[in-house]
Amino acid sequence: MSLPLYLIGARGCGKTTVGHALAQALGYNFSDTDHHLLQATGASVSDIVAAEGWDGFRRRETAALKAVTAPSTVIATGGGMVLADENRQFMQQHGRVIYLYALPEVLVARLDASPEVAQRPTLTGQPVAEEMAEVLAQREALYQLAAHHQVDAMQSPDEVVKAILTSLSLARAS
Ligand SMILES: Nc1ncnc2c1ncn2[C@@H]1O[C@H](COP(=O)(O)OP(=O)(O)OP(=O)(O)O)[C@@H](O)[C@H]1O
Ligand SMILES: O=C(O)C1=C[C@@H](O)[C@@H](O)[C@H](O)C1
Ligand SMILES: [Mg+2]
Repeated sequence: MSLPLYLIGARGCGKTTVGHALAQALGYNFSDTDHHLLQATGASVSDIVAAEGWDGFRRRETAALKAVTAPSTVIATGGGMVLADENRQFMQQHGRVIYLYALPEVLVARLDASPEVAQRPTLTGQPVAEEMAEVLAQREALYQLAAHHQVDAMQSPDEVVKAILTSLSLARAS
């Protein structure tokens, strides 16, 4: 059986979109921690945050990460999964971690086109562009710290999948 593949990165980098396509390309299962929480609780991210605050959401997110971890599975994580040391260590120890990197202006354009506010409630109360700058300043180093591989996510989803497969096979060959 093959190790799980964890996709990490900021809101809008394509973890869910690319994760589906990567799982298809590999014949793996696909899981998404945000979707898992929605299915398990019947509540959106907004609902959970309104009821339990971001601390409550983050606790549930850690449990979701463990629940969906399985062999031969591509796992799209939430954008804030790397905030907890526990989550970073868990992903590093249980599988391969792939950071989908994109410039803030690309991320903001994607989020403006598809805001999905129930699943992406504001983190800071600021407009999306300001929020993205602040969040990336806080998280960029954590994404890099957690990742075994970093891939340019500003290409088409199919090209991102190819880049991930190349990076994984290069790592296997070395
Ligand atoms: N490589 C890409 N090229 C163009 N558009 C993309 C690409 N990847 C994702 N998108 C678009 O960007 C939006 C956000 O993508 P997606 O939901 O996959 O991001 P995410 O990383 O899972 O975000 P979140 O952290 O909020 O779950 C979607 O509308 C999707 O169609
Ligand atoms: O970047 C974040 O902190 C988040 C990203 C989304 O995937 C969701 O997990 C939630 O909206 C929080
Ligand atoms: Mg997603």
